Amino acid sequence: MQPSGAEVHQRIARISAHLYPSNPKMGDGSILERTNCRAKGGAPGFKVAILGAAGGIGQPLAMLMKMNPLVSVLHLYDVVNAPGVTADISHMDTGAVVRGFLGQSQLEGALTGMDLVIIPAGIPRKPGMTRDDLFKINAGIVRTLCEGIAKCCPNAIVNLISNPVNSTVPIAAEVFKKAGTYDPKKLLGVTSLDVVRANTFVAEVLGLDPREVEVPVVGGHAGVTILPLLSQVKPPCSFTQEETEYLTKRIQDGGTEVVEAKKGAGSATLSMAYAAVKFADACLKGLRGDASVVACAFVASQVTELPFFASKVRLGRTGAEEVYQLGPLNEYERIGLEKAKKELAESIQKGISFIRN
Ligand SMILES: NC(=O)c1ccc[n+]([C@@H]2O[C@H](COP(=O)([O-])OP(=O)(O)OC[C@H]3O[C@@H](n4cnc5c(N)ncnc54)[C@H](O)[C@@H]3O)[C@@H](O)[C@H]2O)c1
Ligand SMILES: O=C(O)C[C@H](O)C(=O)O
Repeated sequence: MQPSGAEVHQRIARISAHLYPSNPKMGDGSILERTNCRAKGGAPGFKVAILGAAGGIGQPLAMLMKMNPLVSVLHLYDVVNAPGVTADISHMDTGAVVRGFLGQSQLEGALTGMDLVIIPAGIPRKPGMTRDDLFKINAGIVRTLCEGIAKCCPNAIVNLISNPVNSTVPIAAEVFKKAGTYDPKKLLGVTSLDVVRANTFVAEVLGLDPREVEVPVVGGHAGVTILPLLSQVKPPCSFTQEETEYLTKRIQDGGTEVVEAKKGAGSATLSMAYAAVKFADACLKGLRGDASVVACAFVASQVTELPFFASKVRLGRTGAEEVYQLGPLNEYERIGLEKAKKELAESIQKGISFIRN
């Protein structure tokens, strides 16, 4: 039997109220809403939330995720300007339905039902600062957001971008442990910008197209903890000592290069959004069940004696299903690894202590 006009109207109002939970004007079944509902109806795909979506990374990240055909629903959460960014992005004629969420009271709505949560919330560096200088403010932000994840979408994959990643990932792990929801395979610190930079800078030296180059970058995401394995570059190649030193330093200082060029206006945002989308797309392909999806990430690890370490991981239906060993390192890389581990150990402990003490 065909539904009556009144039933159809009620149904539309119900769906609209769900699509626009933060907009009290929506949900009345108006013509505008009916058009929106029809145009945006139910593409298959994953539900993704971006926390910090109105920021320098968040906005281009939201735009690129709205273009990703694997995404059916995109939730944009921030403590400022989320409705504006949502309205803007929602006009893009791609499949994902976009919903905006503003402020702590709407965090639950933003997170409920999500498959993947990407977190670029927090303050960025200014010239002269280290990533660790961001700890004081960003540690608390990450704690609050992860408490929300533990409560509302404990099975979601989490891509953590907020710095200092070497400490914020251990913070997130401790929050999830406390809540009894910790699954180490699902918590991934995003280090893909280091790989993107390494591919670009190595390609420049080799005179190749960066799309043909693959550089594993391991360790962590700050200064000497960023360890490019130039002996394992694909396609196979060799570097002089001078090239090795130049490339290692440029990759380790890539973030600082952007911070200084921006002269106080923040850190990498556009290249980060690109790198975050590359990584999120790999996570979604893993969730979909694609075979052999491999990327570098900062994860719970037994590759070294440290509890967290960045290396290549295989992404599958349950997250980082396999964490790969580092493979053979040359003497230069072995020395770099020792330096990286020393700094990493302190940053990891600082994150753990923030929650435990
Ligand atoms: N992992 C990496 O490779 C990498 C690369 C670049 C930047 N970062 C880090 O990403 C973070 C964001 O950088 P950005 O340039 O986008 O900064 P930004 O200041 O432009 O944006 C941050 C956004 O987070 C929001 N925010 C603050 N507190 C929040 C909260 N409690 N809940 C939700 N949102 C909140 C702000 O309102 C803002 O919109 C920084 O910590 C930066 O260091 C990491
Ligand atoms: O350098 C920063 O502070 C931001 C980010 O970690 C980067 O590597 O660009």
